[in-house]
Amino acid sequence: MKVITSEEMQKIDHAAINNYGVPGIHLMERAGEACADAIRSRFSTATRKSVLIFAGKGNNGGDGYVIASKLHAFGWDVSLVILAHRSDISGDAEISLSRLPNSVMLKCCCDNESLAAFSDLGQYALVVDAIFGTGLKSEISGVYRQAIKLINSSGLPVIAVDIPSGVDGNTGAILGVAIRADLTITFAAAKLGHVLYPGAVCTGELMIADIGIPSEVVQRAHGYEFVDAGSATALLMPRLPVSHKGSFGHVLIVAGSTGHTGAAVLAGASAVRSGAGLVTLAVPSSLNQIFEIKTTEAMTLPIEDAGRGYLRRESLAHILAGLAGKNVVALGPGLSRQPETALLVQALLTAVSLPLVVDADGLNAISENVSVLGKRAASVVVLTPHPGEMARLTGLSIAEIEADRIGVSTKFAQLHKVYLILKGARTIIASPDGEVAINGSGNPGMASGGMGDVLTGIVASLIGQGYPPFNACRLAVFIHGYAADLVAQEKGEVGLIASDVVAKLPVALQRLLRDCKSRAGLDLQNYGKQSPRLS
Ligand SMILES: NC(=O)C1=CN([C@@H]2O[C@H](COP(=O)(O)OP(=O)(O)OC[C@H]3O[C@@H](n4cnc5c(N)ncnc54)[C@H](O)[C@@H]3O)[C@@H](O)[C@H]2O)[C@H](O)CC1
Ligand SMILES: [K+]
Repeated sequence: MKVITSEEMQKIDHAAINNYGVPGIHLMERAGEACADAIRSRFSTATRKSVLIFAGKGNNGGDGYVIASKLHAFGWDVSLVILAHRSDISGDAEISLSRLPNSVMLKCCCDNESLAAFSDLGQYALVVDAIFGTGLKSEISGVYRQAIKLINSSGLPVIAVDIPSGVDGNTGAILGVAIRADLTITFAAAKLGHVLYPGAVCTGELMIADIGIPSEVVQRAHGYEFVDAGSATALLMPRLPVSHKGSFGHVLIVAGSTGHTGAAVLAGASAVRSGAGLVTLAVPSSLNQIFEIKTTEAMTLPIEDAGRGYLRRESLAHILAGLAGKNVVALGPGLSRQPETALLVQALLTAVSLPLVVDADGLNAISENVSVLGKRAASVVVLTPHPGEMARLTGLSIAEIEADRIGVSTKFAQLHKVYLILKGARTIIASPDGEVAINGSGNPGMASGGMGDVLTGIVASLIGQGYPPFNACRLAVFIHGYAADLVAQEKGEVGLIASDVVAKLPVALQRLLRDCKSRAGLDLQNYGKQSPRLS
């Protein structure tokens, strides 16, 4: 699914009106009609077909006036609160207001006192928020703020027109206060504010209505990919019946240290569970027995550590020798923050030419000398930082990163020619040549130890299986969150742990693959020619 900015939507609007001759009032009519139809179908059994519509002074309010007329025409009892003077209303909104039937109860409320008449909303079946849309420019105050608080405390179902009022359409930030909608009906395409947090929470269920804008105008618009089940399924490369374990890559995971063996084990297990043919853990030799006990499918390559329990710069040659027969390397889970380990990570970056996935302590080692990214041997490097690690990589504060997750990720990826996965709600995936995607899966239960190690294993596994890097990153992030969503459906979010996600990976993949086969009508005879694995 494509998501766009408010400015892009206004360009789409402008193009439809000026290049395709679609009158703006026609767009407003269709927008209002789509909302009224959705309300009628969802509240068809409501005993009281009475609605209270709050309208602002712009065209979002204009949509509200159309909704009022349409519902009134179907016998609904409509009350309309306009949070402006009638003289403030102009353009298409004024036209729609002038078409309002006289029997619609209408009150202009320009101050908090005048809103007092609406303290008890019990007589209404639902409230419609047509206060602000893509034109919101600053923090909300005054009567608008009071109205939003009144609506949010009403206990009634709330339908938001285009965007929940108070949500920034481009960032999902809340500008002072915002509507908490049960359903948001937007037009032509989803906006960033609908999918980025906390706007995604305010949005509730999202419906995208076609309001008669020519499809080529929407298709040509600049947008960001939102990775949902449909787009993730399209990335899948189903397996061929003639495959053998060598067909699905061999992942080397350089990881682990005293007290941090679990990170390495989780990365190995998730690599196995996401379809890698073979997985080897390159680990400190003094801990090897622990790994031999804790892993079954993943093999171990003990790296001489002189009893220290962590890997050092001296381990380089031994690890490089271990690259034979591998086709992807993951570096970092549980490696430790030892200075000697950081020197090893930097040496590996300049020596390993296989695709390299760097996470956790590997990232912290890079942060000590980010210029090492410019000296790396691998053409494909994937970094998977959480905001704290990204702060260390960039020198920005976490707040600066969180305020512009997409911008920070795309800039870093292009500057350092890496694939960047900035974890968080919502995880951003950026490629070295400017592509960017927003992940649609996952839940707050993932904020627990080991989840990052699981993702690292999946990314490396998919690259090892022959997925192009940007596909591997998007698909890995989606499957990681999707598996966690499946676990949360069964066990809730609180007790959700990394091992649960690893165990759920096969089911997550199977569900997507089943959709893929049904969607693609997979023709196995010809499929093999497409698979990069066999090229
Ligand atoms: N193709 C489409 O998407 C269509 C969208 N429509 C609707 O039009 C709005 C956008 O209309 P616009 O008038 O540009 O913006 P708003 O309605 O959001 O009004 C903003 C209004 O309020 C003022 N304002 C901005 N920030 C604040 C603030 N913090 N406090 C007070 N006032 C503020 C601003 O100056 C404007 O006057 C879109 O969302 C859709 O709902 C069309 O109807 C159909 C096609
Ligand atoms: K709104």
